[in-house]
Amino acid sequence: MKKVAVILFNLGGPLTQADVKPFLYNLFSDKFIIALPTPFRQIIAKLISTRREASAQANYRYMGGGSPIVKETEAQARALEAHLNTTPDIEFKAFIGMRYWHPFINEAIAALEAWGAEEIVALPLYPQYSTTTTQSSFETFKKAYKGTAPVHFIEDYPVNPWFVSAYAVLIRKAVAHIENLDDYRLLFSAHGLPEKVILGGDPYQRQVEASVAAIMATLNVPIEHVICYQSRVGPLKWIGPATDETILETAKSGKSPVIVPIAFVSEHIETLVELDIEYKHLAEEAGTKDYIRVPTVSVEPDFIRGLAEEVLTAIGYAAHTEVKEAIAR
Ligand SMILES: C=CC1=C(C)c2cc3[nH]c(cc4nc(cc5[nH]c(cc1n2)c(C)c5CCC(=O)O)C(CCC(=O)O)=C4C)c(C)c3C=C
Ligand SMILES: [Fe+2]
Ligand SMILES: [Fe+2]
Repeated sequence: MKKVAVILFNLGGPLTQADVKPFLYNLFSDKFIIALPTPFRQIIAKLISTRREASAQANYRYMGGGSPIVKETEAQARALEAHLNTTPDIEFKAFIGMRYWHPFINEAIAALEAWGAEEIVALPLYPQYSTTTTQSSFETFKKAYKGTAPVHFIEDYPVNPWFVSAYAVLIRKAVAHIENLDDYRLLFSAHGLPEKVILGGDPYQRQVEASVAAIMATLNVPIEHVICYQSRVGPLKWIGPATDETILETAKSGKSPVIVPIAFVSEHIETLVELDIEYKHLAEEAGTKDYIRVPTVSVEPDFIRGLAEEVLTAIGYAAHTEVKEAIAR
């Protein structure tokens, strides 16, 4: 049996309160996040991580002190492995390579080498490609991997039909009890980026828009929708509209927001704290009648199947017939 390793790339997060500052330092010293030459970047990273430490620690305390991102990604890894291992003649194993905290990308490489991987699939848990996420992870991997196994890079999958249908399923479930959909608005919220990153050619925003268009086309529910961007950090101008402002505007117009996190595929600080606590509080202050947050696709069977199809396609193994039918439809 051929052994194929799948590395799931994600951002990572602090596991304990003591990890918060070094995690933030790693994030802000990434040249794909802060486009400044060394050593200025390290100086800035030191400053920002020191300044943000206490408030970020307080946010991570809402989730028991650290980020659930590793546990969530672990569940996705096991679900994907189980799905892939129904394929004859190939043994799959999924490894986790985080960009800014443990288990780091080099730890994933050591583990897959110890396992004896003969082929590697690089699978970012970012459906939409960005230089700040996917490219940063891939370059880190390329620098660290010294082995000879062929590597297949999955760049993005913003309109993968199973990813799209996973969201359609979750949205339909979240709005099923609503009597009058005219009183609600879908807010697709993606992590924002500095505008200059997009102007520099980053396809992220375009791909977020493609994901939303595909989900709306599949959803078949008569509800108004808008795209917005959350989690702005720092002094630069970021792409908009901002999620918090869009929530306020929605509440003030007498409608209630149904928030769909569209660029995150698992639960972590940006969904559990920013969306579920901070923005919910804002909406309530603005007098919202209701506030609904659709869960991330996490281990939704359709999503895991979508990831599996991406992996099988990347290694040249014929995709399941179902996916071909879905594409043809
Ligand atoms: C689509 C995914 C993401 C993009 C694009 C992205 C860009 C980006 N992020 C920051 C700054 C921070 N991000 C932080 C946490 C965080 N970011 C993502 C995803 C994307 N980031 C995830 C999944 C997480 C959560 C990790 C967790 O611990 O649960 C943080 C730390 C938390 C906080 O203080 O808000 C920062 C800071 C920038 C500057 C940026 C693009 C330039
Ligand atoms: Fe981020
Ligand atoms: Fe953020």
